Amino acid sequence: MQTESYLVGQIQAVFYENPANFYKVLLVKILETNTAFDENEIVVTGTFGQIQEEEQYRFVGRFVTHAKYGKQFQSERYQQEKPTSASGVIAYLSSDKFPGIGKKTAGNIVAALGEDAIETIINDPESLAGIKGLNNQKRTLLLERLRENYGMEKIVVGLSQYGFSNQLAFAIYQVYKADTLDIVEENPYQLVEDIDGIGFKKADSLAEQLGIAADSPKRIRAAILHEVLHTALTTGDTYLEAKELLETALNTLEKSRPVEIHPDSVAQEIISLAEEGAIIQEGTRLYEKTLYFSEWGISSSIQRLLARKKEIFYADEDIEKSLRLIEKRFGIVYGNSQREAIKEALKSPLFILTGGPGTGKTTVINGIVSVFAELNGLSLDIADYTQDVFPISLAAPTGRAAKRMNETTGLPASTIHRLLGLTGREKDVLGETRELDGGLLIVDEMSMVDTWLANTLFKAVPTNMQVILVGDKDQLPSVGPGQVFTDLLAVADIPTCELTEIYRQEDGSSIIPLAHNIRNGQIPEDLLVNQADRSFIRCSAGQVASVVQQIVSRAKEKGFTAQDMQVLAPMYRGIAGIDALNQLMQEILNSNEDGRRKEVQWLDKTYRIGDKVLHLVNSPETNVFNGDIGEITGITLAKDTEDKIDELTLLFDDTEITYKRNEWQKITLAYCCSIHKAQGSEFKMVILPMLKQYSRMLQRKLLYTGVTRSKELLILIGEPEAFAAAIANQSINRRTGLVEKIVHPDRLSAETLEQMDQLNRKQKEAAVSAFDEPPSAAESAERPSDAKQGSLFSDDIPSQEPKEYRLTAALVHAGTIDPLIGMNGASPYDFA
Ligand SMILES: Nc1ncnc2c1ncn2[C@@H]1O[C@H](COP(=O)(O)OP(=O)(O)OP(=O)(O)O)[C@@H](O)[C@H]1O
Repeated sequence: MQTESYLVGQIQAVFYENPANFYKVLLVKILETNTAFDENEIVVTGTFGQIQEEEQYRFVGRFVTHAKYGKQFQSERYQQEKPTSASGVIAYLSSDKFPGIGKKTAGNIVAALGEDAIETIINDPESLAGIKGLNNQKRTLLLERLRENYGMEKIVVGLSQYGFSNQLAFAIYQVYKADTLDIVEENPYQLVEDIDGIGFKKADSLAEQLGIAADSPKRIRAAILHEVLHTALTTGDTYLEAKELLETALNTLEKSRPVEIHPDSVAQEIISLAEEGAIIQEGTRLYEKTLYFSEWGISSSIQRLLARKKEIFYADEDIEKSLRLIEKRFGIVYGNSQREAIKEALKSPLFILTGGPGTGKTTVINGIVSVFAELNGLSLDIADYTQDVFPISLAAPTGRAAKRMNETTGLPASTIHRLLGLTGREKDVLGETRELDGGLLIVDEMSMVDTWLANTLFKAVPTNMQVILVGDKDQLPSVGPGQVFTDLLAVADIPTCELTEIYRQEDGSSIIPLAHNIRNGQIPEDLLVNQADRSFIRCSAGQVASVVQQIVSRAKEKGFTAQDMQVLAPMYRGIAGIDALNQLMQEILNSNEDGRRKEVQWLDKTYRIGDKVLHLVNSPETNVFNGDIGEITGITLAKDTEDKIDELTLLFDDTEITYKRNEWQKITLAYCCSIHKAQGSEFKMVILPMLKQYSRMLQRKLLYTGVTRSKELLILIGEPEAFAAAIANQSINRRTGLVEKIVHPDRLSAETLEQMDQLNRKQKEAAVSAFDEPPSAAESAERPSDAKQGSLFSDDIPSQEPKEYRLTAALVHAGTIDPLIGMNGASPYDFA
């Protein structure tokens, strides 16, 4: 193992400090180092709390050479080397950080309390009593500042002793403030839930240092809670079978520390957590809490909306009349199913429209909007709504999809997050949002909406608003857990219409018929035959890179820009993986041949102005979303920025944002991206490799989604057998409990309702209004409640057996579980 470079030194001066992020530039006199550096002084940079001049610190990090300032030491971690000296404390307390305290009073403090004065004051504020020169006001101020500054430093130093980098330590401090060390030391696993960037493994290694035993219930519970959410996020299922949770938690525990854990202990903690309601049991299924309540929340909202089903919104003849008018105005004749869809949508409180590409979904949306406006005597000119809210809300899950909706309808459209006023950082996914305004809501690309967002969205819909959900049921499900669109389509009570007739075929497109073949599971005879807008280049895995290189170079010569063409690959690694293809395409489309262009390194990537980049997370506050594609428009090197951190300026559609180096994990190169990430986006030209080695990813929905991203040109490359395998492999649906909850709203127990109530009063009102009256406690006592229904491991054992026996039986079975169980369907994340 490489030894870490360190240096111990005395602070000569603080050259620069940025109070916003604790970045500092220090001049340090070197007293000791394990490096070959032989000068007396060095500039040390990094993220530090309160640094006292004259004091000694130990810095761990590495030497770097700055273009302008030469050799510097970049500190990863630091700690105060020596106990504070009397003169150091006096200098510190009399500094301008403590207004009103001069050298004399500071001297009095040290005289009374000694060199450990700071520690003593923080631990026992009463120790300041009677010290000359300190009135009450000064005492309070001194204490406050010390807690703020010295307290933070102590905490950050404390955390760095556990191996946290300063940056992470500050992130932790920002969340817990003065309670940081107490929380970390009491329950390090809490960090997994509260701090981005800390997973179970990291928290577990900290717990090990703190002496938390491998078989401690605290540790086991943390692993279970982690797995119940983590598995939902990776498989997309909203629940796990109890046996699977046992298996996967056991696996996580034993992978993190090589200590065998008795499955019995895990089973016992699963049962306790379920009894306490920290995870929710439904038969033998176990849910992460917010997913369970979100499913019930959606169910309640749907009941609430459907309660108006018998209401007559508009008379048939009025709709017909308006439809004829609109047909005349637009010079269009709606097909029969399109007509029916428009009529049914306007007559229903909730309606679902689905269909493949080119079947007229947008045409029907426009029809619905126009007839709705006609029937209600509304203007569709946004200029007429300077005072009032526009009465129709159009929304989509991503910025790109919302923009497309705006372009195709000519009406204002926004992301769902914007519509709901969400920042995307909400910790409480069941929390309140504002209620929507207006009479009609149309949501496009609904297949991309996950269980959490669907719950929040439906909850915000007032009962008198008609809702129309539009999507393509054959596309990939949402990135987050659930498959709300597919599930809602399976509920017989919700009026739906599937458009099947292809209207765009007339323009000679062969991509759309191909897409329809794929969704029907048919391998078209002309798959390998080149068409005007589609071609197939047969090649092996080893040839993919060179084929992509040729296609991209040729397309570039023909005037295609980087934004026009998109390579969609299913996997990240390997010679035909996303990372390798990105590098290759960057060299063709945005190279730095003469080495004169400004560029910055980030891990294994290089960024230059003009690079096509992909946004990897949702940032509703800047209206940029996971999957949005933009361009680098500016690079400002550290030496030219105020806080000495490199910056990238990025343009996503009309939004320009600047990210400092510590935020660059939010983006990546986008010349090639995964099909999952391309959901909701369309491109002029799509290059789509498929290889047998992608085996796990060869699925119909994935290929279908990839193919339908292409608007004008589609180039399939790879092995025909891989395409055939993908078409033949009908994707497995995710496991959710949503349909059952919608179909059997009566199963919502008083207990669940009570818990939902605690989480959200408003949600309860919605749930209650769905029924004539809430189930009484007596009723729910008769009915087995969700949390106590059946035995967790009831598959294995007769329920009348004593508990001990049941657990033992569960253990016997646990060892036989296929570890791949639960990994059904495509992973919503791009695991490769
Ligand atoms: N009844 C119709 N008569 C004539 N043309 C139609 C009709 N319906 C749709 N079209 C045309 O067919 C094409 C596809 O329709 P539209 O864009 O509405 O489909 P879509 O399902 O939204 O497609 P995609 O999902 O690919 O965007 C459009 O050019 C549209 O004008």
